[in-house]
Amino acid sequence: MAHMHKQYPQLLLTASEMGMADKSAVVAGVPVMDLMAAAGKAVADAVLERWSTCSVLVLCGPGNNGGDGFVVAKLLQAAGWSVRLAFMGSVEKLSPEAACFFHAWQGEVEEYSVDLLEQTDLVIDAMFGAGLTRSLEGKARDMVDALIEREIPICAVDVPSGIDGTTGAVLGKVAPAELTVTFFRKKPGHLLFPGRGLCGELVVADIGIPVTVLDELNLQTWENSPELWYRDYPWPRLDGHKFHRGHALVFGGENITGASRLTARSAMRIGAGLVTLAAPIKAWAVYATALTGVMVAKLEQSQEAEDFEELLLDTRHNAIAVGPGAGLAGFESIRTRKIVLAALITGRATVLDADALSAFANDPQTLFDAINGPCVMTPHEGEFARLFPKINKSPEINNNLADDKLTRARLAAKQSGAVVVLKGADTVIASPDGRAIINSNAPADLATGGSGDVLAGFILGLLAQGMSPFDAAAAAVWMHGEVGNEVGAGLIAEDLPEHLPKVLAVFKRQYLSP
Ligand SMILES: NC(=O)C1=CN([C@@H]2O[C@H](COP(=O)(O)OP(=O)(O)OC[C@H]3O[C@@H](n4cnc5c(N)ncnc54)[C@H](OP(=O)(O)O)[C@@H]3O)[C@@H](O)[C@H]2O)[C@H](O)CC1
Ligand SMILES: [K+]
Repeated sequence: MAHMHKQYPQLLLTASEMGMADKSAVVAGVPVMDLMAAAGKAVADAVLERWSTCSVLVLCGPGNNGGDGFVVAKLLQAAGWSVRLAFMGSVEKLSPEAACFFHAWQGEVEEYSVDLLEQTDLVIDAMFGAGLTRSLEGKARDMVDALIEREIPICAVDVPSGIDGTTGAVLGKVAPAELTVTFFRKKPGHLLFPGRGLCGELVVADIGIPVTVLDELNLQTWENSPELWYRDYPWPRLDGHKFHRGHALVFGGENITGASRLTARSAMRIGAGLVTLAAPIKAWAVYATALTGVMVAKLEQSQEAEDFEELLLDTRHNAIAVGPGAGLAGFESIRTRKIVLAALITGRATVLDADALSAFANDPQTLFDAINGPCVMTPHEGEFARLFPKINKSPEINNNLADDKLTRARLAAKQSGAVVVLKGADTVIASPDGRAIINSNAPADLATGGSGDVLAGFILGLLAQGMSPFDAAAAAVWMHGEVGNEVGAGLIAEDLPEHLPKVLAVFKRQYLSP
């Protein structure tokens, strides 16, 4: 993914990075006045495209977000709309640019009052944007509470007021917007919940910031897209054969056999050349009858870990998955730990999910110390909290004391040395080197049993075919979301691998056409 930093469109900027981009734009000769005028115009254009003439109330805050609002008010008025403007702040404290557009507004400037919401059909939320530093209070709080209660349509400038653009956290209740117009690039807060769920339709407007400013910023966060990794996607070669596509090895427990079967099948579906599922002799027949393309190896009773190590002596097993259905009860937990450590000591590509993570809840450092090769961990929030109990108290966590999923995932990747896939509706994929990708295509239908087992299998299959752990995790999470969309409502985990061929066909047409 060396070329990744050139993937401009998918880059995400934090509030401070956005501020640096603004400054670089000014140095590059684009005055803030032009940026603010362009920002306001982008909002007005987006509104004019979506709403017919109506009575609009523009709520302007004390900073440049408010400045954008002054521009919007003047443009909507010029388009023949009945526009009222309320301003909360002092003109003296406005930036020169905002003050200029304040004075350009010829209409009345009113005080914030919820009475203004009577006869209002649409509100432009230009109260707070990138400069939000604390929860809303006073008149802004009252106004937002009234907006929530009356469900008046809102177009938010940059972000709905109350959302931290860098983390997606909400500082107090936020009025959901129908439309949010942001500038230059999306921010993480547009893609991370709860922020993501409050933006409505998101429009990214080009306001004239030269894309070269991105080179000056050491940006490390992207929205997931095949653009980031399709060049390294392991398409089968015409002259190749199944051994070129790796040999994945999955450990299966004796009780919940479905989980590891889903993982194994998913690894097959995404293209692993061979897949072996190693199962305790007691459950061997269950696996053997259920699986056809997947080979099933027997692990002798009470020496499963040793037999698993035997299998690992065959270096053709180049990618290993442990966790789904591995077992945690009594002896199983000790066995699961042994098997995880046996996999890691080989230094080969490993996916650790579910029980493989929880088995180390009491001593995560033992697990982290054993990670010395390509490794992907796929915790959900519960497993994450067990493995990384102290992370939420790290100084790096965003000072809003609200959830900062992006930083948590990054810290966990750095601490463990593994690529961490922190799962959720807004899955974050973080690499130990600091890079992070936020996934944005997953439908709610994916929240179903077995979905994680399938994801582990997709990652495993791509690792078996030689993808790097960060690429494999990003590609697998994206594919997982796409098959979720393909199947839609009524989705069960078994559907996911079976619908992957359709998703791969579309992906291939789009990204592999010569
Ligand atoms: N990025 C771009 O290319 C452009 C962005 N524009 C717009 O500029 C805003 C960011 O403007 P900024 O002035 O930095 O910040 P805000 O307008 O969001 O906030 C204004 C000030 O409000 C104070 N503040 C913060 N939180 C609260 C709160 N909860 N209650 C009351 N007041 C609050 C804070 O000042 P303090 O001194 O009080 O801390 C903020 O400075 C961006 O979002 C875009 O919309 C440019 O216009 C165009 C280019
Ligand atoms: K806003």
